[in-house]
Amino acid sequence: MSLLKKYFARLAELSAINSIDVDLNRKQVVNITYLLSLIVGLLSAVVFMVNGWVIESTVHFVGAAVSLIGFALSIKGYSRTSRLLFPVACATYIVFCTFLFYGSDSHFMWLLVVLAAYSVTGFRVEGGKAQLLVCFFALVTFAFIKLFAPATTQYVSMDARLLIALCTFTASCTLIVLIAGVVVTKLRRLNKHLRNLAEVDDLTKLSNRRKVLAEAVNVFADSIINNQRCCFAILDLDHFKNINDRFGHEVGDTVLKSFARVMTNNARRGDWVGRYGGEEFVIVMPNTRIKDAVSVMEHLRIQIADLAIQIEGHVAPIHVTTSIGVAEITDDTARYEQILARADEALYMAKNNGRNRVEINVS
Ligand SMILES: Nc1nc2c(ncn2[C@@H]2O[C@H](COP(=O)(O)OP(=O)(O)OP(=O)(O)O)[C@@H](O)[C@H]2O)c(=O)[nH]1
Repeated sequence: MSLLKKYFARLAELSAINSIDVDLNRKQVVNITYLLSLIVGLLSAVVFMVNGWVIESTVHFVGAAVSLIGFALSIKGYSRTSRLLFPVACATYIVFCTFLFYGSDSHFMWLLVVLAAYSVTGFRVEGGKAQLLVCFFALVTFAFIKLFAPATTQYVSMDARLLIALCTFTASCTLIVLIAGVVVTKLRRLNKHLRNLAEVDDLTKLSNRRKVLAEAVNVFADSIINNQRCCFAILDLDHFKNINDRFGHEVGDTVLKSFARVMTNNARRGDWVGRYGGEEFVIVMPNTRIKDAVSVMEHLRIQIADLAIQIEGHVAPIHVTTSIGVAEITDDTARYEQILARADEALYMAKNNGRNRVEINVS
């Protein structure tokens, strides 16, 4: 079952993969609509065929073929044609079946409500006018059937009409729920993507400056409320400009990524690691005393000094060191920026005292 779901999802995402914009919903909804119509069309055709109802079976085979054409058009990129084809094909099919086989008492024409759900997502980009047009088209078709279709036909009994009404209701609900599900899932994914863009540093995949500072504010506020300690550390790669100058910017980027990886791997649970800018990084350590913060940073400094960064095309690995400044919240700290400023002063001391070291600011 899960394998089937996986393949269905893959098919639905055909030609929509890797596009995170609003288009994604639209393409997926169109693909799903055609796939479902194809499955329902084929199943119905087989059922009718088995029961010896040749005309009905043929109509459903034609419906399945049209669904397949719509799906093919959609994945080939004929987006507009494929989207327009569905309402027309769907309305024609409903009119045809109601007039010829089921009669309006079967309520089969209520299947037209799926066109409303379809129009909202399928014609989202075109906007209100196109959506209204599709809904209006569904309404006119509905009225046409109600006015002119025979109430009953010789083909279906009372029981069959009830069954058709139930199936129509179930199919409409399923399609609407499916479409809403796709939209919500995609919006959630889009939301996550946008949050990533706003909070994650593209190169190192660490939190960016905005995010890590936001966390610094939270940690600072929690520390005040809970009367706890917290420490901030600022890390700066030593002589990083030399690496760029000697090996090029790309190698510099690789070094930054390796450096970020070591920081992430060595961060304790609950610590926030982020890129402050350039080759400077911040670590926010909640509920931590300066003694423990220094020992964590000392361990990290050694890990970085021991790091051998292999670069393609270079025989010898690159080694880097880092200077680290650490500061702790004090009783008279009123704003989180004060801790950061003191950590920055400590970093300055670390640079002046020979680099590759951890310094603290206890003032
Ligand atoms: N490759 C790469 N380089 C960057 C990036 N961001 C900043 N840099 C470089 O980092 C270097 C920082 O140089 P400096 O501020 O002089 O510091 P430094 O050479 O590390 O020297 P000290 O900090 O004094 O040890 C500059 O050459 C910037 O161009 C980046 O994203 N990628």
